[in-house]
Amino acid sequence: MSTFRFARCFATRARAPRTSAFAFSSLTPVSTVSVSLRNRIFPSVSRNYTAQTSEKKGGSSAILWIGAGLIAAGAGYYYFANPELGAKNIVPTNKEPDYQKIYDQIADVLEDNDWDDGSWGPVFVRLAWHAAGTYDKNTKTGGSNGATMRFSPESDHGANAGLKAAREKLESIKKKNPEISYSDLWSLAAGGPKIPWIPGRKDDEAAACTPDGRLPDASKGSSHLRDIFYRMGFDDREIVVLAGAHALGRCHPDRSGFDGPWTSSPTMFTNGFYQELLGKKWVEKKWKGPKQFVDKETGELMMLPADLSLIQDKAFKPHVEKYAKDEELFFKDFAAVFHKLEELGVPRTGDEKVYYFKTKD
Ligand code: HEM
Repeated sequence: MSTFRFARCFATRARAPRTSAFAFSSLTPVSTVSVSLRNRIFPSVSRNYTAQTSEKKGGSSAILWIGAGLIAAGAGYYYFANPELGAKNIVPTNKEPDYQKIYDQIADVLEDNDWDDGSWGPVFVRLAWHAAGTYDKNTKTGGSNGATMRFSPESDHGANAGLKAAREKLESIKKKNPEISYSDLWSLAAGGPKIPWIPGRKDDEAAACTPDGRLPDASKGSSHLRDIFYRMGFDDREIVVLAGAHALGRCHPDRSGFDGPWTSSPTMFTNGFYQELLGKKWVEKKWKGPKQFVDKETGELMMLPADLSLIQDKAFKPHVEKYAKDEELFFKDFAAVFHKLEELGVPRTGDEKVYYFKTKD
């Protein structure tokens, strides 16, 4: 049994050997897998995110990628939803990639004791989002197509700090599957079993790099968020839905300059971001770093100024309240809006095959 480096600010937990190759395979001892996963996954049971008090509860024992929570919200798995349709001639090789196989290979590299809270999942989600979030609906530039973050200057944009490691981590998958484009690979790496996914993104050249400043600035508030996300084609509700991804992962002083996780279970996809936002008292962190907020009680969780603007803004706040109360609704809406994000800038005919992946367990 190895030590689970859970989080800098949370208790160290014992980690059991993997029982499954999929992203959210349990890290708890095998005997407790079914119970803990059920409790964590099914909203109607006791899985829902529990905002932590100073008396810490277990936090996450499951590694996730974004669909892990979503899988729980509904019924069974769907696999190759439209097997009769083919994604024809959209990948520039003769070989049709086996996306389920690639999906499984990504699942196999997610868990890693030497990375953050034990999972590459959150940073893969951030990579896919930063690739897609450059989209400009007016000029139809940027977006999930292209994978231009491989090139300077986009790779050097401040917002993309720290994503080189995620891109490099996915290189081993690309090497094994040269037929998948980088842009499909990055998008697939954020995926989950309940998020519909369509292949066919094509990589572009360095000349297609988007200008700096298209991704949100965390130190700014709601009007900035609207400028950025309206440009991509999202509305207020969708902005709030997408921000719920901050249930996952953490900020790093050597990447964004900010520090800390938003929730006490940063490798699990939950509605915890909204619950923490509403449930805790947030005070400005006293430090030399950029302005951010920490929870008054423990100082261990954080919020960005942009996050807090979601409850300071009258139009955003009702959505935060709605998703804090109803995790199932959040999962359902998130799957749709994240799919929309992943489709930005990708030319489609409308008859592409839609994939829903099955997990290994
Ligand atoms: C609403 C505007 C947003 C702002 C201002 C923002 C800002 C940030 C910042 C500053 C970080 C910390 C990066 C680091 O230091 O490693 C971060 C991390 C993250 N963001 Fe966002 N973000 C936004 C929206 C989103 C969206 C739409 C998604 C996905 C749908 C997302 C997913 C993530 C994830 C998963 C992480 C954690 C990465 C890790 O643990 O390495 N964010 N975000």
